[in-house]
Amino acid sequence: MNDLFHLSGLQVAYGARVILDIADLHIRNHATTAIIGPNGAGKSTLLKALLGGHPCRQLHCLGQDAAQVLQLGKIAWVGQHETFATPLTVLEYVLLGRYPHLGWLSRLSARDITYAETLLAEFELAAFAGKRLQALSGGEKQRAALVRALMQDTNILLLDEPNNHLDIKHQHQLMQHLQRYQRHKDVSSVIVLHDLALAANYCEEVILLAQGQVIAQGQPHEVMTAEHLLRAYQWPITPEQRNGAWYFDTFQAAV
Ligand SMILES: Nc1ncnc2c1ncn2[C@@H]1O[C@H](COP(=O)(O)OP(=O)(O)OP(=O)(O)O)[C@@H](O)[C@H]1O
Repeated sequence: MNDLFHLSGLQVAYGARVILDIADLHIRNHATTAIIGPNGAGKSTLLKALLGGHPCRQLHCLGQDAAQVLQLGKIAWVGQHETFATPLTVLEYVLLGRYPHLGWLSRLSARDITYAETLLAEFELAAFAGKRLQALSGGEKQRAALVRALMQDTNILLLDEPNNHLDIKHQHQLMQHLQRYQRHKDVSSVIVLHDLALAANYCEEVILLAQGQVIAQGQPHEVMTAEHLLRAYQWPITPEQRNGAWYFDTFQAAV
């Protein structure tokens, strides 16, 4: 199965303003896909549409009706504006990720708790396990939300700007985790990103959106050209490859 998602006939409008118009979109399975584009391009709206939040003609996930796949708890996601107003401890909060797999009367197992502790350690949150979620910094909360999503133990992750509030080290660590999950556990992710270098260096596939349209889709070198980026961002951006890594020069002398 090559398509993680296949969506067609998506048009989202608020009043007379169409903010997303996509006739047909295939998102690859067994890959990490970045959705990039300027503010207001429709990135979060597209992610929400993949979660069934906007009507479209067809929405399939791994060849099945995506609503059913979502209902079975097989799609984990972290939104751009997660609510952290809960009295739960960090451990209790991340364990919420197990609930889609629990029956009415079943309880969390010792294995669930060990798994939570392992992931908290991986994301450098072990020392916070017993602390109230609200006592965490913005970046720590963001990492806790990611652990909660990973606790769902699915092969499909949708993340809206997961690097919000994360410092440089944690941004790279997160992308490396996702790369490892993809390679070793076959977890496919669709991630809204603003950082072009993270998208180019860690994602196999990129979707570039602007003004509600897909400007380009494919491998980073095919999509993130100076011409496409200028068209989307209305700002000169020069991609460069050095020592096997992508860099994006975005400086422009002030006039
Ligand atoms: N509920 C709403 N009512 C009216 N307009 C909306 C609503 N939700 C989103 N929009 C508009 O739709 C457009 C796309 O929004 P969206 O959040 O998908 O953009 P985005 O690409 O994720 O932007 P950003 O990078 O700023 O997060 C924006 O111009 C936004 O103002």
